[in-house]
Amino acid sequence: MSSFDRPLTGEVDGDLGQDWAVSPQAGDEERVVESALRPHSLHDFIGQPKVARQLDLVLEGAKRRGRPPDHVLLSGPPGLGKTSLALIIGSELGTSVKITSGPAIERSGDLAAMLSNLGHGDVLFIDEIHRIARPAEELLYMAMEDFRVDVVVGKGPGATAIPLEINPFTLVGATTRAGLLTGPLRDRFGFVGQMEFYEPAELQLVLARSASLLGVELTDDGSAEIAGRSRGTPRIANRLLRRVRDYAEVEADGRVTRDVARAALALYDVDELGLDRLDRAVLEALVARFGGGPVGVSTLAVAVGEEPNTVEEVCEPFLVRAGLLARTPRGRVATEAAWRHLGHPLPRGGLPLGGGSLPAADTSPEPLFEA
Ligand SMILES: Nc1ncnc2c1ncn2[C@@H]1O[C@H](COP(=O)(O)OP(=O)(O)OP(=O)(O)O)[C@@H](O)[C@H]1O
Ligand SMILES: [Mg+2]
Repeated sequence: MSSFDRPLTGEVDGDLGQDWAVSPQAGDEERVVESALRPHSLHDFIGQPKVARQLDLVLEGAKRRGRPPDHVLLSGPPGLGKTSLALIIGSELGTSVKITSGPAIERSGDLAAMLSNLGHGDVLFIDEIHRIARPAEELLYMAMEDFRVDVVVGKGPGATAIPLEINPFTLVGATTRAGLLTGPLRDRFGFVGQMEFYEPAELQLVLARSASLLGVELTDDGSAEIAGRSRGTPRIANRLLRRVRDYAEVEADGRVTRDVARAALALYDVDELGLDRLDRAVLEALVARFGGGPVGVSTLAVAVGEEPNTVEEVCEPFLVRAGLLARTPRGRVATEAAWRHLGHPLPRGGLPLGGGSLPAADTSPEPLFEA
């Protein structure tokens, strides 16, 4: 499998599609590169004006009172800056950040140990907090509310719970699936920041900053070209920048101009809207083979030689968000924008039902974050 192919399996949880150019998830190597590009202060953090402003107030207020701020939940799709913001919270407060993740906390004892090791005012960052095991979650309730944990000593009927005081701390939770959090957990966060997709102009600022950190010469039209194809996601923008830089160094004079970006992204199969080969194959099948739909997702998946859940979870969220595809009760339907984007003349009898109206027809189970 070439490094730009998508995974061929139906396994779409966890390390999903991290090799593919427009995947919102990061691969292992990419995490290392990313840490070099992370903003370190709220001032450096681009976009998300609402969340950033609110968070600034929360942190400033806490600093003035000399107390740790409320617990913070950051929610939103992958690659929008949740981890970056969590680390920024620590650096703005001048405290240390202990990092873990929901799936890494296997036993509640592990979490109890971690909590009792926190220093006064430390930040505990739990990534993917929706995946935390139930017993650990229950332990967290008391820790968040009363800065206490119950340590169970002994086993069976003779076991006793000894309450242990812990230092006041701030929990920062990040989740891509806020809908999966239980009510009691969500309620214990004093501040919830909902991350939104970025505007192209904001992505251009992200790109300019990354280019200067990487020592890449990037022109305005070059960054506009990359920003427009980055699906509103800084992680994708940074990744495309790195790929275009390689191309610029090998095939041109190293400068990332509009023409260089266009040629490079054509080579990597990322089109003007940020669709890749599979996204386009899905739309093309829908339009050319099924007359624009409605067609069931499994039929569509067979037509492009993919697993239904890859089509459903990898391609569709962005196609829906980009207004190219609608999920209707009768099946998937291509919108007018999809016909136009693929360069197909619109069908004479008009579009199938659902092709013109978007959000109302969407039946996806997860909340879709609008661009
Ligand atoms: N507002 C921003 N300004 C500058 N760079 C950003 C911003 N947001 C994200 N980035 C860049 O995008 C990359 C991904 O961000 P980050 O890891 O914080 O996303 P995330 O929301 O935690 O993703 P995931 O859900 O996969 O954990 C980082 O390397 C960072 O450099
Ligand atoms: Mg993260």
